[in-house]
Amino acid sequence: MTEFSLRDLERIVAARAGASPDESWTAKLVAAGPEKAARKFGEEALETVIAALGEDREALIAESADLLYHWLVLCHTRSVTLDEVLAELERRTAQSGLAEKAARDA
Ligand SMILES: N=c1c2ncn([C@@H]3O[C@H](COP(=O)(O)OP(=O)(O)OP(=O)(O)O)[C@@H](O)[C@H]3O)c2ncn1[C@@H]1O[C@H](COP(=O)(O)O)[C@@H](O)[C@H]1O
Repeated sequence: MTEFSLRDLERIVAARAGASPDESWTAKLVAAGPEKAARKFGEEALETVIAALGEDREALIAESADLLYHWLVLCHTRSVTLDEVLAELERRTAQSGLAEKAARDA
């Protein structure tokens, strides 16, 4: 199992956002603003759907990676952090009471 996490990628996105747009795709997207980042995210979402419906496992993995990366870039352009999204997911999980059950069953 890989040790790499979305937190690691979020840190990389934040660091590369300030680089030169000539040398960094992240910097280019961030400089273009949320509309461009949202459009790219939408394209990647569609490509992920196509990969899933096409039952192409390798394509689904690749498109999912593109999707998550572009989602982090999009959130960065709106100053939304991964931690805030995880906190929202945690709140929902706490409401359902399933976190304790998952921990017990683990
Ligand atoms: N995970 C990614 C990642 N996934 C996809 N991409 C880039 O996303 C771009 C999207 O590809 P497309 O073919 O859809 O884009 P395009 O057609 O060239 O662009 P448009 O014409 O649509 O504007 C490509 O340039 C990919 O390289 C990524 N670029 C960067 N990262 C991560 O970000 C880090 C920093 O990258 P840079 O910012 O480029 O230094 C990398 O080390 C990676 O960890």
